[in-house]
Amino acid sequence: MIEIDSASLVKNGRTILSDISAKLIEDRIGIIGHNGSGKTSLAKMLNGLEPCTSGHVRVGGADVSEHRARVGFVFQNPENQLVMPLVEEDIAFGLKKSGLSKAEIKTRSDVLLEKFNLSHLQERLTHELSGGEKQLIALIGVLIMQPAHIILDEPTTLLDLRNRAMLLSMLEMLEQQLIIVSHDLDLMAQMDRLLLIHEGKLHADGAPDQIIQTYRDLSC
Ligand SMILES: Nc1ncnc2c1ncn2[C@@H]1O[C@H](COP(=O)(O)OP(=O)(O)OP(=O)(O)O)[C@@H](O)[C@H]1O
Repeated sequence: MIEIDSASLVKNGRTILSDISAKLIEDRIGIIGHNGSGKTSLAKMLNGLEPCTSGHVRVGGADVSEHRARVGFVFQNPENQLVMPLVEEDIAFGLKKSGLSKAEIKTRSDVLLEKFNLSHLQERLTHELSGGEKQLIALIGVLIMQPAHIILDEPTTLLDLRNRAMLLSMLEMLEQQLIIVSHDLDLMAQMDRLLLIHEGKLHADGAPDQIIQTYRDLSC
């Protein structure tokens, strides 16, 4: 479980997030809110990419800084994540220092690519992939690390309808807890629980239909 306990984030003298508390137990949790409300900042706090200024984020009871590898993060812009020239090298990159042999890493990578029907991308140059393909490969690069929780920041923004459907079916197949930041309300409606962030505060928290209605009311 990820637990946020009275967490605040101040950057360059600005309060970005203020006194957020929540126990994230459900398998599928969405984070919604207006542009600039603090969703990405909260998502980054959940895996320690943005250490909170006050309060705590705990993963499995320990401070998130001790468990960063258990919380995978898929960035909004896959360019921030893809670092190696070849797709297969990129997928393997995160495991380089894991102590696993090259053969074991390749097997894990092959299994994942096959499972998600992406084997045709394996030998491609990373920079030549389309935006949507990059997003899918960035997710594979996180999955290969076998995190217990995966945070996805705006995973559907670059995707056409076909790749959106492919990503959603990939997500459905995952056993990990997923925490998804998105403006895609159709996707958010499928979550078990939504957090609505408004002006840096946890404005509402609960069942998707109720929270989406609260969000719509806030937007009028
Ligand atoms: N380094 C920084 N210094 C000061 N303010 C910052 C910094 N980084 C982000 N912010 C501000 O924090 C606020 C929240 O940003 P964040 O990216 O978390 O919002 P968001 O809800 O994810 O927005 P969007 O939906 O547009 O992606 C914004 O007003 C942003 O300008």
